[in-house]
Amino acid sequence: MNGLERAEAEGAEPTRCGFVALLGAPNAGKSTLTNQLVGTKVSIVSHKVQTTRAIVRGIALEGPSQVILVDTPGIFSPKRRLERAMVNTAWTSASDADVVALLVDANRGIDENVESILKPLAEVKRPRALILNKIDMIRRDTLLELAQKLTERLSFERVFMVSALKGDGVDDVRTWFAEKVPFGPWLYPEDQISDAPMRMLAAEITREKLFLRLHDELPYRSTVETDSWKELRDKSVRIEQTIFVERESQRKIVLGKAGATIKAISSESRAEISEIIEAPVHLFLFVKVRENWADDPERYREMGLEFPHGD
Ligand SMILES: Nc1nc2c(ncn2[C@@H]2O[C@H](COP(=O)(O)OP(=O)(O)OP(=O)(O)O)[C@@H](O)[C@H]2O)c(=O)[nH]1
Repeated sequence: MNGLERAEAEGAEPTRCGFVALLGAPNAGKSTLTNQLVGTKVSIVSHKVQTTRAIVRGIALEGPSQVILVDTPGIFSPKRRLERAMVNTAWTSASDADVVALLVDANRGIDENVESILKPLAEVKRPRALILNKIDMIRRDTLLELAQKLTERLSFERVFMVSALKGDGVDDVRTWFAEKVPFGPWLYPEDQISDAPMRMLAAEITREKLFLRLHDELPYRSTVETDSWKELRDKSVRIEQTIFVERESQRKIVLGKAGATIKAISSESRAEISEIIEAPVHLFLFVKVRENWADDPERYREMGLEFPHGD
């Protein structure tokens, strides 16, 4: 009996869980909307993280559903290698998500950023919603005109008109997301939800430091996981992370001579995490060999940054 059948047999409502990718130009209101969707239950990634990585921004709960809001980096004309990787990641996370929502600042309308999203978005074969935000700032006829223009360009399963700032229309968006995510167990236990986004972000930061240093020597599929995140009494945070590599030889590379490489990665990562969470951080890094982890699709899906082949 699987989880779904068991829940039905017990008369309980089966749980749902899935990813929603929020796409939108910088300033469209992704943070504001996420905060509203997530409500007071969950603390949210600091807004100081401007170059948002492919990362869980927040987790919204609605009835039996856990809706994991995945952020996408707001970079539209990538120049550097890392930026290209991030844009690539944005579209990969959109294609991996169960639902994709395009958030448009209705007051700005269709600018070049929106233009640059529309075309690749057509290729993402996922249920799509259009969310027109900041409706408190514009006239109704202008809004309807914009909705019509956008839906002529691309079809959407639903069109929402919201004011993320005031919270108007946000409940409908949450309800729709909750209905669209597939049946399945919750990925985050309720007691971990509040720091899940920070755990993921911290893992991404270490992963970035790892790659900046070792991209020539490491397969891009190495992953980092945050094993524990504890706030100590003095307000500092103790974080334990594991770097997973595929082979013993790679483990040695990550460690470096007398541990010099991992020490450098750790201190860079610690400094950045500490800056973001505005608290002292004690970071403990472990390196483990995990064979065939790349065959584990669950893990693969949970992780963020993915560097394109041959880049
Ligand atoms: N009037 C109005 N302002 C809004 C609304 N939603 C967001 N804003 C404002 O728009 C600005 C940008 O909102 P954010 O939520 O930070 O936008 P974002 O898309 O997360 O921005 P980046 O993370 O920098 O890409 C902020 O000043 C918000 O207060 C809305 O519904 N109405």
